[in-house]
Amino acid sequence: MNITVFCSAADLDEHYVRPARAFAELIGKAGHTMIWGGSDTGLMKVMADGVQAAGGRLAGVSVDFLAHKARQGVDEMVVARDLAERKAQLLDRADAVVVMVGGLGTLDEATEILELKKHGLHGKPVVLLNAAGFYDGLQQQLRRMDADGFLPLPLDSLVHFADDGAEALTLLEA
Ligand SMILES: CC(C)=CCNc1ncnc2c1ncn2[C@@H]1O[C@H](COP(=O)(O)O)[C@@H](O)[C@H]1O
Repeated sequence: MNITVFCSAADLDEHYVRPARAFAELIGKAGHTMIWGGSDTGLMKVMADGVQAAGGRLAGVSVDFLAHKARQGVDEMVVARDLAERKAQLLDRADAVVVMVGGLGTLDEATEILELKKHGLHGKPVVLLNAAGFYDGLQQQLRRMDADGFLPLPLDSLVHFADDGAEALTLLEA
C-alpha cells in the first residue's frame, strides 16, 4: 500500500517521536511504501529512518525551493514545481493518508485533503494519528461541525482517529 504521511518538519519531544518510530516500523515491516514530503528533518526524518530500517519503501515528493534539502538514498524522489502541485501529487499517489502530529504545514495539508474528500473529489481513507492526544482539540471541533450541521456528510465517513500506529494501519487495511 502507498501511504502518504503528513507530519511535522520540527524536532520534537520524545512523547511524539516514540509513537512515530513505532508507526514507521509497522509501515516498513508490512512492506508498505511511505510517500512523504521528502525532507530529512524533524519527524519527517524520524519516519523516513524508521520505514527504511524496517524494510519499507520511501517515495518523496519534494518541492523546487526545498529540493536541496531532500533526503538522499530513497527509492524514489520527485520534485514538484510548487506547494500546490506537491500536495496534489502527495494525494494522487496515495492509497491512504495518515496525518500525524504537526504544525501549520500539516494542518494545511490535512484540511485540504479533507475538503477535497468532502466534495467527493477523492475517496481515500484518511486517518488522524492522535499521538499523545495532540488532536483531541481538532476532534472536538470536527465533532461540533458534524453535530451542528456544518458537514454535508457524517464525520466518520470523512476521517478516522487512531490512538496509535497499529490502530491507524488496521483502519487503513480495512
Ligand atoms: C528548510 C528545511 C530544513 C526544510 C524542511 N521543511 C520542510 N520540508 C519538507 N516539507 C515541509 C517542510 N516544512 C513543511 N513541510 C510540509 O508541511 C508539513 C510539515 O509542516 P509543519 O512542520 O507541520 O508546519 C509536512 O507534511 C510537509 O509536507
